Amino acid sequence: AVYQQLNDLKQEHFDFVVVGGGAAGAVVASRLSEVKDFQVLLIEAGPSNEGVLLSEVPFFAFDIQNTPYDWNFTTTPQKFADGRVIPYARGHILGGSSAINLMVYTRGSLDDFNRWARVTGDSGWSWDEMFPYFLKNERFVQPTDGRNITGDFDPSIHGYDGMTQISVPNHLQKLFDMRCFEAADELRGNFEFTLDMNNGTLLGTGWAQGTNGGGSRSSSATSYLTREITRRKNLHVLLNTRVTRLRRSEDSSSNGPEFDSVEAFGDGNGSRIFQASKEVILSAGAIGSPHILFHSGFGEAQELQAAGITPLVDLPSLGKNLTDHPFLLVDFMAENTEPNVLANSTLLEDALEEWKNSKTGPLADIPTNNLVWGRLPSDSAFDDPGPGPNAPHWELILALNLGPTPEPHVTAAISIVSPTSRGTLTINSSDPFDSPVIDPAFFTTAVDVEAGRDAVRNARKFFGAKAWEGYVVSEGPLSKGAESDEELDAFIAGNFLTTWHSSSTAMMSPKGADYGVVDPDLKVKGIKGLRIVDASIMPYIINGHPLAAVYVIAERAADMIKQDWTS
Ligand SMILES: Cc1cc2nc3c(=O)[nH]c(=O)nc-3n(C[C@H](O)[C@H](O)[C@H](O)COP(=O)(O)OP(=O)(O)OC[C@H]3O[C@@H](n4cnc5c(N)ncnc54)[C@H](O)[C@@H]3O)c2cc1C
Repeated sequence: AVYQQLNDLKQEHFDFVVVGGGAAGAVVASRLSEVKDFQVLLIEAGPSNEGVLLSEVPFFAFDIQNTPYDWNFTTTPQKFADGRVIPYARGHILGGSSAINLMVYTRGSLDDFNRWARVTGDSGWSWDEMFPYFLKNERFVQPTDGRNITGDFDPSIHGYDGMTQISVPNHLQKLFDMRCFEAADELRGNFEFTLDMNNGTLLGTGWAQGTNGGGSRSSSATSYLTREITRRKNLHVLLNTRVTRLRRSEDSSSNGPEFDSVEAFGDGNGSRIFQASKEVILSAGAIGSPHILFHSGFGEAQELQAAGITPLVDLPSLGKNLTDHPFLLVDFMAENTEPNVLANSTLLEDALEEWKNSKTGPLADIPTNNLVWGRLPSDSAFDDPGPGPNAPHWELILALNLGPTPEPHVTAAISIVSPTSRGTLTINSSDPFDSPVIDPAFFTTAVDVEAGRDAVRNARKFFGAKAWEGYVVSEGPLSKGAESDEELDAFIAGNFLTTWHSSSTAMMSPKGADYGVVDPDLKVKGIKGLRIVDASIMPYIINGHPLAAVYVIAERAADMIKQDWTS
């Protein structure tokens, strides 16, 4: 059942308590409740996703930020940006960030997963062993415009019976999309056409695939927590309830979890304690999970004491390895005939009407149809910052009329996907309702800055191709004229944002290692009955959009947990 408020739920004891109903938590709770004997509680801080138009309509993806469905965090002043503070969205809704994100579906490269296997000593994290989980997660569907998509993707590598709906664009921007592929054919090299960027080699130019199906967003809530699933008698989904701390078991001799209780606060209606007899699973995300652990006494003793918290579990790596992809918009003014729906209220009304009637038209689409993935030149002075030759260093998310600028324009939204900068997540108060301190430390290594420059130069090369003659007119005013390294650095520093891909704050390391937060089976080191299952456990960030990786982490975790408790 789904409970809207803390006191609607009467039961207090469960086999599993899953904290955070985001991308990973929804998967874990859904899969564990397939075992009828397991009593599963899923606690989510945010409200239901049902009927939230800003989440359902793919093209409104940017508009849901800065609403109550977003935690509305900000970063610390960023050094490379001369102290600028960056808004840092995270989903605060059932489905978590999968219900507010931009829906670009990329699995990452085979090198990403093989590096995970290498650095954790667990071959189960390798590309080959994780591949079946991609298929288990995925339900590839046809786009709603009914066109023939032969040649737009590789049907042999997709899943058709899974949970999350994936599709290629639902609505073509004919003049724009065509030129993207003409430019790719003309330029080759980094821009070479790729039939399917989800085949393990994430390089070149191709059609974007999105976590949307039938013209609507497919989040972990719409796919793993359908009404049919939440009707299960053994699955309890508690909304609008924030977990503040884990509590140590009062019975240390018991066979149950060492931290067997969670303290939860409802929206304005008090607090309750819920208990797990088998495991507590933290899935509150790369920001939320460490935040709860700090307030429960996990972390580096001195840091905890400085915040007024009594240290209980020495875990110096917690929050230390925060990794994210910096983001930068490079605009080019264009003469095009395709309408800017978001900038014109009449067009927007018509488009919304069309979407409501048939789930077709521009609003059925995610904000990009085409992506380019490239690498630093092979003679670059820097060592490869990524996991191997199949992984990109930067991405150009190609978009038409992105954002509300009324003048026709095209955008290369750059994401630096192989960052070597490492930030921190910490706390500076003992009040769990205070926001954590988020410092992604963007662009604090020379190679990340070089990747930024290289991406801007490649964005210019792309939109400078002959294919854009008569369409792209000039570079936008913010980046125009920035040619030297120093000028480019000033443009980047003044304008970069986040791609919202925070990860690695509770990284996996080999069993027995004296660093890291969880073992390869995702159990918190040295603690019985506590796992972390979300983006925080990635030892390295995926060199692509991370949601698909989070889904397969959660699918594998659910299998591992089931196996531990049913065999
Ligand atoms: C704006 C935005 C755009 C993005 N675009 C893309 C994209 O296009 N493609 C892609 O692949 N990835 C994208 N991502 C990243 C992707 O969505 C995340 O990597 C993924 O959702 C992380 O999954 P998670 O389970 O770790 O955390 P989340 O999905 O964030 O889930 C965490 C959940 O825990 C809940 N929670 C947190 N703290 C508590 C607490 N104390 N008590 C109870 N509940 C709590 C949160 O409310 C949330 O529901 C984007 C993210 C954002 C925010």
